[in-house]
Amino acid sequence: MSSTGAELHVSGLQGLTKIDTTMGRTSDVCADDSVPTVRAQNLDELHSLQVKKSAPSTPRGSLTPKGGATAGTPRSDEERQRQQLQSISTSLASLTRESGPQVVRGEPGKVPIASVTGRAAYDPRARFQDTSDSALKFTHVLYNLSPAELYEQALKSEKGSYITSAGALATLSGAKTGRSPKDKRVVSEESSRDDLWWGKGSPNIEMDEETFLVNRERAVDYLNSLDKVFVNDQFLNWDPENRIKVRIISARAYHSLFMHNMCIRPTPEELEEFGTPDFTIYNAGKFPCNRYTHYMTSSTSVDVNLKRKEMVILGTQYAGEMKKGLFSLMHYLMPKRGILSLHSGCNMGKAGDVALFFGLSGTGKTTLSTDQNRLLIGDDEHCWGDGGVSNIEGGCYAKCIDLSKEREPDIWDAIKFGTVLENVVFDEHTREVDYSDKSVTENTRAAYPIEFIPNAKIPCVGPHPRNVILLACDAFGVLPPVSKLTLPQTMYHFISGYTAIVAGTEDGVTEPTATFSACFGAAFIMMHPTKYAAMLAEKMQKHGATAWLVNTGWSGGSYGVGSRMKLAYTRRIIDAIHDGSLLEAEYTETPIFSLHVPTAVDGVPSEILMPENSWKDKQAYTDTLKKLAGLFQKNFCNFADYEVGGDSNLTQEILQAGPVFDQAS
Ligand SMILES: Nc1ncnc2c1ncn2[C@@H]1O[C@H](COP(=O)(O)OP(=O)(O)OP(=O)(O)O)[C@@H](O)[C@H]1O
Ligand SMILES: O=C([O-])CC(=O)C(=O)O
Ligand SMILES: [Ca+2]
Ligand SMILES: [Mn+2]
Repeated sequence: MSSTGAELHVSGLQGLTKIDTTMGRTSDVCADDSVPTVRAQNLDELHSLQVKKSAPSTPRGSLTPKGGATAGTPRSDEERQRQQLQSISTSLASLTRESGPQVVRGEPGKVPIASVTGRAAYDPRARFQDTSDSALKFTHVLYNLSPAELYEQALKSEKGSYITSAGALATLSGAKTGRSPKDKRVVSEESSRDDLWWGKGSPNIEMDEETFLVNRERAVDYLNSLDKVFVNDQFLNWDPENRIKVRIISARAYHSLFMHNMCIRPTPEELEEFGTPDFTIYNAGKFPCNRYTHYMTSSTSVDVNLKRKEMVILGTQYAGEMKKGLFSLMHYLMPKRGILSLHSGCNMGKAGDVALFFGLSGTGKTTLSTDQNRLLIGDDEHCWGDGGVSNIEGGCYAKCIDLSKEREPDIWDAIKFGTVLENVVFDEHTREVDYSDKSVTENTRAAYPIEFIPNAKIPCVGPHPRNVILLACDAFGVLPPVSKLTLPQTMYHFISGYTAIVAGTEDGVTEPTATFSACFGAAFIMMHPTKYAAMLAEKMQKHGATAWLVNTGWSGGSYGVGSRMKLAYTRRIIDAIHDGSLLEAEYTETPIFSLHVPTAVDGVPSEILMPENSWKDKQAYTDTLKKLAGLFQKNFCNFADYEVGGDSNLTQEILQAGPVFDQAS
């Protein structure tokens, strides 16, 4: 270095006396510990040095696409990019104008990665020629960004975005902190109408095709008006034969990262060959629906159109709408292929024994399927087909309220860089989360990729289930902590889908409220519950699975008197189901519900196994038990007229498997 400097000196300023910079040191003693200077002339150049281009995922020409229009014709990089953007422009097209928007990949103000004009007429039915300003505007697309990029986007432009001390991205979902089932609409159209469950008890509230288009147009215009939109192209279902391609178009980095975590992430090669999605979500949740629009009963509307293969979200930013909207889609598509879709968690023992965990929200699917001794296949949505089970999702969505490292170590450790933490409260300085704080909502959640659980089973598939565990959080405290079910009882409880929650405690209400939700997830099913129940019975019988009813709720009395079942006890019960020991136990039968209760479970105090032994007030126990039985009967009336799978004997058997008691006594 110093000798070069000296030479420069000499050649630059001839005639002057050479200055001795060695200060008498000999050149073999190097005292210069400085590093070479930066290779940039200005800050812009310096910044451009910092970031380098991603390596192409596939060496060009080595691709051998299977099937599809492009088979055999290797495409250039530019051609691939152009087709991808054209596809996004088509997705974002207004149906009343001639063309999709001019799509630019990359942020506004930055050198675009690629762009395409939406001039190609894609829809011959377009009704109006467009000469509006919106047709002149570019739509900037941030396509399948990485978690780090999405963090930066969120921190830059979304209020309420913070990095917690564990590295998770804390976000706010806005005014809605849970789903809005009353605002869900399903388009009644000829391709699916006759397959769907409509009317009393059904989650499918009808909407006509024209109104759907009005909301779709509202969402598309809103999204195209933004500075930038996020687009995720991902998959559903780990069963490669039944994989569904989904595209999610959203306005927030929060939504893009949430879906990045919750859906299956394509490899770069798979993304290049993605092509046209099978289903598209338009999440314009920051923008309300127009209440003058037919069928709108609030500012929120979540609309599914099976014919168009689209979903539109207006007026709610709660990300769970997207997750569960796609689940509804699977509840339609999969049964049509003879595959049962399930609102269940799923894990597998080292010996390959698979267990399913059914249950309504908050009953323990995520908590109990995440088990350090077993492989996690998935925590919430699965398919059961001829080859076994497969997870629909690529991530988990865990409740965080009162989360502790001791009780739920794997979930605790999964909350790190990349995880979306919704609506949690944290210290303003240390950014440490207080999981007990319900200031924003009680429904605080963490969404993380499934590989954040160390013993995840990837790919998330497994053999046919050996155990089917129905979870109920019985706040009445009358159901036993565990009982073994007959097949008709399994169907009865599956169709009932019982849990009990405790309504808002702040106004002094301490009465539990029973909730019945068919198939342990009525909000998501598309067809009649008996359709799913018949498929479950058939599969359980064929593969010899045993069903169990596990009460993760109250013991020793109802809410207010008794207490919630210790998670440690529930875990012991679940262990005994998995290891087969409970199958060998001795059983006694309960009154009214006729449930078969083991007399002993390793690690669980025997007094709590029969609920009436744990209640001090025996009369109160009997009264409460009858009250709950009455609620079950009242609810089941809705299904009594249906024949399960066309087999009326099964229906009779199922009816008889419910609680039996004399109201008067
Ligand atoms: N005995 C118990 N068994 C299971 N969970 C318990 C028990 N006692 C307390 N809990 C708590 O109940 C909650 C169960 O929630 P979990 O996230 O597992 O629900 P989920 O069934 O997955 O619901 P969702 O479908 O909404 O995700 C957790 O917060 C867990 O810590
Ligand atoms: O959908 C949600 O918001 C949470 C969930 O898993 C459920 O309710 O079953
Ligand atoms: Ca869950
Ligand atoms: Mn769920």
